[in-house]
Amino acid sequence: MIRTVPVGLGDRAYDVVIGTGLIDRAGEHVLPFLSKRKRCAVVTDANVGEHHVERLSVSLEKAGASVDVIVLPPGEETKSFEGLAHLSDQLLALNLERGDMIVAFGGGVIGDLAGFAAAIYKRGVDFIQIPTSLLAQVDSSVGGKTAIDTPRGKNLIGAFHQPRLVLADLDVLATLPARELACGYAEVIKYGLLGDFDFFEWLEKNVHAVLERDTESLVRAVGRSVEMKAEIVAEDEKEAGRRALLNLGHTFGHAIEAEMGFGDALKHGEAVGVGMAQAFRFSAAQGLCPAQDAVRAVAAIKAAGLPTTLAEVRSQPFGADALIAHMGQDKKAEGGALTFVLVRRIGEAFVAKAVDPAPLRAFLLTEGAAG
Ligand SMILES: NC(=O)c1ccc[n+]([C@@H]2O[C@H](COP(=O)([O-])OP(=O)(O)OC[C@H]3O[C@@H](n4cnc5c(N)ncnc54)[C@H](O)[C@@H]3O)[C@@H](O)[C@H]2O)c1
Ligand SMILES: O=C(O)C(=O)C[C@@H](O)[C@H](O)[C@H](O)COP(=O)(O)O
Ligand SMILES: [Zn+2]
Repeated sequence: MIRTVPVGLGDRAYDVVIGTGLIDRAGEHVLPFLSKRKRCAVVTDANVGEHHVERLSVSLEKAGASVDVIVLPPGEETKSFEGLAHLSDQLLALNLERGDMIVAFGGGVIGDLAGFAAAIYKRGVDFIQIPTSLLAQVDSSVGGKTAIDTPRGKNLIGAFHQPRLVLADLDVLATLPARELACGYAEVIKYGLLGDFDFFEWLEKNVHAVLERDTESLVRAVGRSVEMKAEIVAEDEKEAGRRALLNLGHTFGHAIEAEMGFGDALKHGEAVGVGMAQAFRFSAAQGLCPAQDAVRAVAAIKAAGLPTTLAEVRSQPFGADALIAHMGQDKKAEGGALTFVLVRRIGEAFVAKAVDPAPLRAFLLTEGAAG
């Protein structure tokens, strides 16, 4: 089974190929994008490397490519200035040239970091995304946002750099830990919550099938997510308007991640779970969305085992002002004012500019944050 979703970006257009058995046939798919000397550097992490990199290398080599593998430590800490310096040095040590290819083979951390390295290495080389986590298959491998974190916030240093191709092999999800699968589900349900009520209702009924990795359910969940992202990115590549909808739950979520210090205690998908629940509750508290929609949305996020409250993330309360200070670093902020993605109902998100910090602070106190 193979499904191809095109990302219509003119001279930077590319395909997202979704299916099974793709790693073993990666060589065929990647070959047309390699230059004459067919050289690629595969960037992965130790977990993905252990399970899958051998098969990928064999497939690329069978197609005539010469392959070097760079294995990085797993975890969000790798998506940092230190991680970027280390990866850049490894690429230089390989003498990778401008015409060579970087292959990002891993979850969102590897995709964001290797993609950013590709954007700046020798002023820019091509890269291909082979996402191996559910989160990376439905979200981070598509759309060209690449970045690293800094202690001051999430994804604050980065670039838009589109991949030449995305290959999402559903088979590799077999080795993904259950916690990581739930993190990916947070970004899947995000698409239903922000713009497709029917998809949301299907997810409500099929959450367990997706989390049990039923192939047909994964095909639908990944396919619809990628289709929605591709359509939005093609219309608004650099987030001048509608693309901000993909940030539902992220202004809240990124602030929590920054307060937690980007470790293993709270994963991005979990932060997005809490953030989307807060976006719904805040919208309801402001009279923008029916209260029963907020209850239903939160229940659907919880059904995947994701956290939906600050108290589930940390027993010591977060400071309301500290969270709001992090929100000030959000890339959607304009003229010093906060921008949020809020909701009118399930399936209809909108961009709210110049959000007043006073009701936001009051809301965070009702959420258990400290004053
Ligand atoms: N660029 C974007 O548009 C975008 C979108 C969403 C998220 N992100 C970023 O993505 C990151 C989160 O991505 P993630 O959730 O994939 O995290 P991750 O890359 O840390 O992967 C999660 C964990 O699963 C392991 N793993 C991945 N695939 C595996 C497999 N097939 N088998 C076994 N283990 C596997 C990894 O080693 C890691 O330990 C965050 O930094 C987030 O900011 C970016
Ligand atoms: O692709 C987008 O646009 C998104 O916002 C997708 C998000 O899920 C993702 O976490 C993204 O990295 C957040 O971007 P940022 O601009 O808020 O850092
Ligand atoms: Zn995200």
